[in-house]
Amino acid sequence: MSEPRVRRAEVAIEQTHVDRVYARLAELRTQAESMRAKGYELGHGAQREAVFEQASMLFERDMMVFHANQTLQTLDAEYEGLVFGRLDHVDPEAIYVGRLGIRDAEFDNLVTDWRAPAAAAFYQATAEEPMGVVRRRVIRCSGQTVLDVDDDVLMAEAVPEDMRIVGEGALMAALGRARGENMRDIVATIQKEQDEVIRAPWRGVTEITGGPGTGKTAVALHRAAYLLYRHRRQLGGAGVLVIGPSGVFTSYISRVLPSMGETNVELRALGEVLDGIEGVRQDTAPLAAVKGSLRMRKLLLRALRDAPPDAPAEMRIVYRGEVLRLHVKDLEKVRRKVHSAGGPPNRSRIRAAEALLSALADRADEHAKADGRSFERADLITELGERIDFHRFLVVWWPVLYPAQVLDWLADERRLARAARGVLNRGEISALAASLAGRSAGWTIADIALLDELRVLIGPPPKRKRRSNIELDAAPPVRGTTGSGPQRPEHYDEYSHIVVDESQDLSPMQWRMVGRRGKYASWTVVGDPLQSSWPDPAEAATARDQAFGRSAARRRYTLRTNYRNSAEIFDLAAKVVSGHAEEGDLPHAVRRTGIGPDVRAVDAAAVAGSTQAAVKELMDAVEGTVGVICAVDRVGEVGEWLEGQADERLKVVGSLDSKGLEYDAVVLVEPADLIAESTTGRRVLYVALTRATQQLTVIASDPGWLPVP
Ligand SMILES: Nc1ncnc2c1ncn2[C@@H]1O[C@H](COP(=O)(O)OP(=O)(O)OP(=O)(O)O)[C@@H](O)[C@H]1O
Repeated sequence: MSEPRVRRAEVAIEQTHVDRVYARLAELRTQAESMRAKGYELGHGAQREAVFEQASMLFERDMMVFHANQTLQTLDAEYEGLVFGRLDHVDPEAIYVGRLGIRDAEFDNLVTDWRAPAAAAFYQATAEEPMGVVRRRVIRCSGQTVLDVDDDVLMAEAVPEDMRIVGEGALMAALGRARGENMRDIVATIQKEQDEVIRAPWRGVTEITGGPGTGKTAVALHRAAYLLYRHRRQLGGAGVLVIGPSGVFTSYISRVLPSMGETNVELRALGEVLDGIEGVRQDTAPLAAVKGSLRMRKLLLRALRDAPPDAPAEMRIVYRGEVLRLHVKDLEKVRRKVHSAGGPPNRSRIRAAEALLSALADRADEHAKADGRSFERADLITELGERIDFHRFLVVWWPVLYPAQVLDWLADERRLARAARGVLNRGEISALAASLAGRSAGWTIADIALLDELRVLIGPPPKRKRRSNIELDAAPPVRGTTGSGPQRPEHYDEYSHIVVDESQDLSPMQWRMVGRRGKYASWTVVGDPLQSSWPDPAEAATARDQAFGRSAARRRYTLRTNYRNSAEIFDLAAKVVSGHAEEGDLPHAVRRTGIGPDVRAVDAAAVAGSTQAAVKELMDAVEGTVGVICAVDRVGEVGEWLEGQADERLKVVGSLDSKGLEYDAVVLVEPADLIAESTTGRRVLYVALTRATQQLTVIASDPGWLPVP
């Protein structure tokens, strides 16, 4: 038979199996629906029974409905290619591998879940170690239709006469395909080095490093799905949290887990980790470096020990006809004394009242001594402690604090300077005060870690006063989860597993915030030091180690193959960081397209026009997405240049927001700007240059970005 006829015949064979799978899926769905209906019936019956029976029947009903709903949720997920692989063994049994395990009515396997031990050989078998696999087949489907198959022969000597082998290169085909708005899962083509990381033990800290495009994010997400499948009892209830650098990023990866049937993982951007508030803006790099540094802890602690801006400067109260006064110095002394006990201010309100009463008693005692009278301290304390005017004073002198309010106070440069003495320099103080004063534009991503630190330093507000724990009158933003996961209490800190992506960029303050969410967690931490935009890696490493806790077992994996960029594009990116990278830091790009990056030197006045022209060319040249990447503070301007070319496939992003994303084609505008805005030199430019899968055009009026060879 000719190659196309063999292929068609093999596709038809697989179609027969895929049809059986979908028929069975429909049966299972009907069964689950009828179980749910029965559960509800049981509930109605229970309402007519005695109370005791009613309770147990209601419980049974809830369990039935819960299980039926869970099953339906799994069965209803929109699986793109439910069945994607087949393994033919020497024995000569064959198994099908898919996103979900499905058995027929006789309980025989129709599809084995990709995470089950029986499916491991699909990813781990090689020609050197075939694990009993003769042929590994990748099956590509669209909906319920088989489009193509692609085989690997692992034991050539064991191929039986009637076994037909088709095509080669499922991985290359997958990599060459156009990208959409969302990241896709890679279950059908996970590579051996990646599979080892996905299936690594769940306890302790698993670090995944590797250059751009090596699949770190993809691997981390597949690992989350794998861990939940294999260890649902230990990990499922307490929950799994995935943290990414930005909302654009979490939205980009949001489809990956549901496409594998995993709907209960919580996704949060760094600006969304704190409940009740959201940071979306980027600070300039120098300001982010200030806000993220551990120096801010000291500053914040001092800030909340300062008197509130509208606290009264003097206390005056009448006791048994005599005026008792506490002057500004006395009040400061009392405040210092209460803070020196070390409790969070919101938990020190009673101590503050006692200290004030004690100072008033001292004053009354002085007066009594001067007049030669006797004086009972206990009487004064009881009497004044119950007086409304005393409490009126207390609530303004020692008010309930909210994190946002304390940070707002620091927009006053003089107050900030008091808190920052010996901690920040004058330039840093002015820049920070100006940034906080401009917060009507919204909180920045770096502010969120400061608010979380303050939340802990201040302590929770008393229950009856609680509206939002963070900011008065703040409406909690809607969070990105991959499904209808359980509702967790505010500031939940007991996740069983936390995945941190782009971890090289977390500031020490952000590590503290993230660490608080995983007091008992195991971790998967993904990063590439060479893509870091954080200026003090040593400080961040210390904070990171504290977040993990000391006893945690560590394992580290390095991925070395770049699956995203064509080799031509990656060569250019590698040149840009050549002076910064160690030999072996740079991954190897596996795909050549024959299309080199297009670097255009233009006059400054021609940058806008050249960008428009490049965008038009690339929109015509590729099927999928086109990203225009520029310096953070030029996003608005570049967006305006492209208003006339608006299209769903076209996105304009700032350099920092491009982290973790990818496009079929990229137009990089003024690379020298990206170096100038960064505190880490060429690293952010390296990130931007490694976002394209197929074509890259660079528009530059300043040639300084390319190192001289
Ligand atoms: N085994 C694979 N099969 C198919 N595609 C893959 C495979 N591994 C990675 N990819 C693809 O390569 C691209 C890069 O993957 P990913 O974004 O996970 O890399 P990364 O290491 O996190 O990159 P960066 O550090 O640059 O953000 C994605 O399109 C991903 O789907």
